[in-house]
Amino acid sequence: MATSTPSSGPADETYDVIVIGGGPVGENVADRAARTGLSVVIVEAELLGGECSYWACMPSKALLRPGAARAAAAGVPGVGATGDLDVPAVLAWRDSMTSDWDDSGQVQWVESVGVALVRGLASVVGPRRVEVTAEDADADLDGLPRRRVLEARHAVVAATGSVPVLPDVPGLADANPWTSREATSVEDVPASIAIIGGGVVACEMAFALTDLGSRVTVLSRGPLLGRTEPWAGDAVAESLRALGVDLRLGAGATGVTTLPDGGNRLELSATGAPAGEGEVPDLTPVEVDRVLVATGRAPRTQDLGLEAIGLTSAQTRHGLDVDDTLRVRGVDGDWLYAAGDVTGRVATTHQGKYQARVVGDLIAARYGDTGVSDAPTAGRTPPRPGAEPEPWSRYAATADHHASPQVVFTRPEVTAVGHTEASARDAGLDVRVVRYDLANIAGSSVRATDYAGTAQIVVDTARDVIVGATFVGPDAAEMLHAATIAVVGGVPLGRLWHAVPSYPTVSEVWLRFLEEYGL
Ligand SMILES: Cc1cc2nc3c(=O)[nH]c(=O)nc-3n(C[C@H](O)[C@H](O)[C@H](O)COP(=O)(O)OP(=O)(O)OC[C@H]3O[C@@H](n4cnc5c(N)ncnc54)[C@H](O)[C@@H]3O)c2cc1C
Ligand SMILES: NC(=O)c1ccc[n+]([C@@H]2O[C@H](COP(=O)([O-])OP(=O)(O)OC[C@H]3O[C@@H](n4cnc5c(N)ncnc54)[C@H](O)[C@@H]3O)[C@@H](O)[C@H]2O)c1
Repeated sequence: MATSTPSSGPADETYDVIVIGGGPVGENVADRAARTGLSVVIVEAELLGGECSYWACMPSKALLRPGAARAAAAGVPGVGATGDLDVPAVLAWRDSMTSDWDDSGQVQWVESVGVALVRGLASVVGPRRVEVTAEDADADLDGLPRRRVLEARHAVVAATGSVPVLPDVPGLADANPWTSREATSVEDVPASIAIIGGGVVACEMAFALTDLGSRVTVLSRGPLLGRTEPWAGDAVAESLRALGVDLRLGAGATGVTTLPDGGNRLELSATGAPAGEGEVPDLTPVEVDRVLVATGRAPRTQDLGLEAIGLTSAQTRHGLDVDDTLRVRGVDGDWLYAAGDVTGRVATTHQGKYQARVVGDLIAARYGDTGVSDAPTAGRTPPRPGAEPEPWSRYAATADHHASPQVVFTRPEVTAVGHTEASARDAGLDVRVVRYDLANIAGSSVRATDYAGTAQIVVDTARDVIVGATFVGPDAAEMLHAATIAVVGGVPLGRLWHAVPSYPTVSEVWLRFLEEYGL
């Protein structure tokens, strides 16, 4: 056991690679890095599988799917899907999606890929050195000390995710507000709830909680889904209002009072952002049983102790600043990497896992035995430490900048990849936008009598390639990947002409795009 200070002296255990955080991103880093025979350990403070498995992607999608399925069936004559959801059955399905918040299945998987697991909170105490503290007396420490120092021969990868941000509203903290954790793990559905925020979590949870029977008020300081095309957010706003959600656009909470019955009263003021065409924000105070805060997430850097290696909080507050090989900038030597939400680059599971493949493979190729026959890195040369990788190299997270897809599981689904029209113009591109009403496509008319949706491509006219696409409509989630391939591949429109969409599918919009463009 180590007897000297954590930053020097012998370590309790040594591995080739230490991964801090066992969310989807950390798990993928570890899996890839271990494929060339490196010894890899994951340090996890809570449940192996991270936020995504237990309090984010999986439970939220389980809560959203029944309402989406009911709405889809309602548009098909003869199905007759109406009425309330079976709430206990929905919650039971959600519970099964989270394995009842039990990570033993993930532990088995980690063991099966030859990765070690240490439970506890990790902080960096020096170059390649990590101290792990087990705060929970029940933590499975296998008889090991509650504080242990791990050393990495080659690399430490931070994959610690993100935490919700609470706005500084008087009385809000005392109101014991929900964050996405409590919302996605809801057991007793509140009769009424106010959601502060108009982003992805707020919109998805507004549908889920309405479906479960809550009376929902959404307080959004600006338009909904502000990072997507404005017309996409407008479609979601219209749909929420049609469901009976009290949507207050351009309204912010200025104070929260806890009422004698345990409920909350929220005072509102205008934020100055437009509430909608010709609308003034409704600033009538709101009284609800619960408040859900959905005002964004911040990279989880605060426990990492990065001051020990000379990084200031100003350098880490907005995330660990990484280059395209995911190496943390501002750190001496070539040993600290980061991936996923903690980088502040893109906060989605799939993009974090893409980063994990980049950094995991880089480490595997640099330090492992690339002669291992099934190593994904066999025969591939990684860039030298400090050197810039080629764009689109296996060892560069290039797509983060140009082609990051996202699906928002609202009704309608809002899906997008690459540039919006505004961001493309801001980037100095000459673009032409083609937008098409999906209701005019034969494939949509046979899907549902009430199919409504819009799709758009943003074309860089200098190269005749698509640099961004947005699909809004039922099941748009499954249409996005074709656009992602077109954007990443830089496929010229003339070549796309030969990619013939099947009849009668909603994907025939690809033909309409090209016809509208003039092909
Ligand atoms: C409500 C909600 C719904 C979402 N839905 C989707 C979706 O449908 N699709 C999608 O792509 N994305 C979705 N996201 C985003 C997605 O959850 C994140 O992008 C993803 O979880 C990031 O993965 P990660 O591994 O970087 O971090 P996390 O999943 O947060 O995992 C980080 C892990 O690190 C551990 N950890 C942190 N600090 C330490 C430390 N110092 N020592 C040891 N362990 C530590 C944590 O306990 C955690 O297990 C959603 C997010 C929310 C909030
Ligand atoms: N389906 C998915 O892919 C999915 C689902 C949920 C969450 N996520 C990810 O999780 C992350 C967090 O989601 P989120 O919705 O919390 O963040 P977000 O950044 O999407 O939205 C934050 C919202 O809060 C508002 N806001 C910020 N500060 C505020 C303040 N002080 N007062 C009032 N309003 C304020 C913003 O205007 C915005 O509407 C996102 O980056 C998203 O990518 C992804």
